[in-house]
Amino acid sequence: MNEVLDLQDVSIRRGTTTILDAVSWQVREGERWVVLGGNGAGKTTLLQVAAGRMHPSSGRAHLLGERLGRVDVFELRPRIGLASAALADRIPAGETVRDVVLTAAYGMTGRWREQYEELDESRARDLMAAFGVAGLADRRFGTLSEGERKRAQIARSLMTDPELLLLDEPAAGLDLGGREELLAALTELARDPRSPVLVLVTHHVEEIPDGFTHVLLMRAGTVHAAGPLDQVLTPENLSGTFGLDLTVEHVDGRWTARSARTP
Ligand SMILES: Nc1ncnc2c1ncn2[C@@H]1O[C@H](COP(=O)(O)OP(=O)(O)OP(=O)(O)O)[C@@H](O)[C@H]1O
Repeated sequence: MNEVLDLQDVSIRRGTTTILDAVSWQVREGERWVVLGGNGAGKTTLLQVAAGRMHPSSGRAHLLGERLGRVDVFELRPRIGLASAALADRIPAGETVRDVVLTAAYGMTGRWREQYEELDESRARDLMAAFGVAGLADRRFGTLSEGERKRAQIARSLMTDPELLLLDEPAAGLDLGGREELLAALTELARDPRSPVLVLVTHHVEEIPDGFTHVLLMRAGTVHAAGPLDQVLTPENLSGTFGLDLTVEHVDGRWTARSARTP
């Protein structure tokens, strides 16, 4: 299977509002995508479709080769990891970090859990180590800092060994140190050929981890531009996306953008 995500003219309407307007987007194996756009551009809604949690009002969506609407989404969802603020809010504050990560496997392993228990625990340990939360395994989720919480949540979303990982604004609310730590972990994930296909939603080009390959620029529910980062993330395209005259720089693997009118 080559196409991991294939959306053709996908629209989402609620009442008289069109939230996504004829979005076409293809994501292939090995790719790492950033979805960029201003507030209300439709990024989270697009991720909900990509996660199999929202069905198009019109158009066609194939996820991992399966047509949304014709596949049992409960079989599809364990194959797609999702980390978002909305999901983090549903994690009980009293749960230990170890259990936050480990319990993600239970949905997948179900009644075979006993058989896989040691395997699950060793995978959870590896993921906690990879995301720098191994030392916090016995801490309650509710006592973690925002950055620690984000990293624990990403470890959890990888627990089912998904083929596609969707990250909705993982760096939102982090301080500079927290953001840099998260970016380092995501850079490692992006560079590892064993990693799932990655899609990361953000408002800021500064939050694009090195190793990401493609960008989808969204504006007002539509695709403004999409393709390889170095071809598509131009001052012209970014200015059109945000409706603001912007300059863009790419130095030592990091992107920055600022108003072209800054003296
Ligand atoms: N159920 C709904 N009914 C009506 N409008 C909705 C509904 N859900 C979302 N919207 C609107 O659709 C637009 C896109 O929302 P979405 O959350 O996808 O945007 P976003 O790009 O993720 O925004 P942000 O960056 O601010 O998080 C917003 O204007 C939002 O108010």
